Amino acid sequence: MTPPRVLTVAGSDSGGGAGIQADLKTMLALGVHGMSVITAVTAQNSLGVQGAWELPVEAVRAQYRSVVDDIGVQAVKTGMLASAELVETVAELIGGTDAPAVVDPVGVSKHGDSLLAASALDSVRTKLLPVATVATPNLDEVAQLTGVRVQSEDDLRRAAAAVLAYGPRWALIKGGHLPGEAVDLLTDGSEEHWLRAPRYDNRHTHGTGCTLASAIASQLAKGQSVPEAVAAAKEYVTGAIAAGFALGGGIGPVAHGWAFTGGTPGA
Ligand SMILES: Nc1ncnc2c1ncn2[C@@H]1O[C@H](COP(=O)(O)OP(=O)(O)O)[C@@H](O)[C@H]1O
Ligand SMILES: Cc1ncc(COP(=O)(O)OP(=O)(O)O)c(N)n1
Repeated sequence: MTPPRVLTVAGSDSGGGAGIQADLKTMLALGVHGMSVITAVTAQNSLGVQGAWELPVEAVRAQYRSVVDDIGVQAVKTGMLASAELVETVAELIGGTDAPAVVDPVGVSKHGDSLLAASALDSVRTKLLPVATVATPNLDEVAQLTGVRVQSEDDLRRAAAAVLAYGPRWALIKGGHLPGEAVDLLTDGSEEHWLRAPRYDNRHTHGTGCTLASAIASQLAKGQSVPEAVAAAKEYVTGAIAAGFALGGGIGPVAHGWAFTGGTPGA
């Protein structure tokens, strides 16, 4: 039987914790066939991003067409898009594809390295967010894109309304950077779903955002509704964070294979 097919359009993380590598591992763990369009290559490890190189627009377009025109996709996920030109190209490609799109508007890595040019922010707002089925900004990305600064759980509603104003069908505001419980808000402006999980006091959380967005795309490809897909994805990323492990001298990755190993670290 052919498994559901999911496409990630994102940057490569040489350290294997985030980006394309995290996306494909998540897809494998969740039982879908993962495929990739690489937008940029980063030299990256547990200490940060040492270098980044964008691919030419025609290389991104060609990868996308190769996959979609022959193999087909049941869901698309976007991550690091680097420049305004790439954001606009990817928005146009997604807009012409009949599949749900999970847009993770990646701006800055956990180490503070910029993964998106400041000049691309307006293209994210006006071109990419309008074609998203679900947009999954973290709190820094919400602030960058909308100016809303979330300081407490109460501000999440205001943040979601500001993101929805740019046109995605659903906004998932990730409260992962707030103290206390790991609480996220999913809303389409009428329904509200609060997703709560214990906060794991584990510094090895590299790749949380990529993993969550890819898990949502994987569940959507299996035919789940957006609230079902987000709930299942939250469970998956929480398990991966709980089992996150040390690697290199800095922040280690979440454990994508946790479900295969009974939640033990290092999977
Ligand atoms: N220490 C933690 N324990 C449990 N869940 C967490 C923790 N840190 C982040 N999360 C959850 O991980 C997911 C990704 O959020 P976040 O880390 O904010 O994304 P990003 O990688 O884009 O900054 C969210 O569901 C968030 O609530
Ligand atoms: C190539 C690449 N893409 C995206 C990210 C950001 O990943 P994220 O899941 O938000 O994890 P952190 O970097 O915040 O740990 C990245 N670092 N590299």
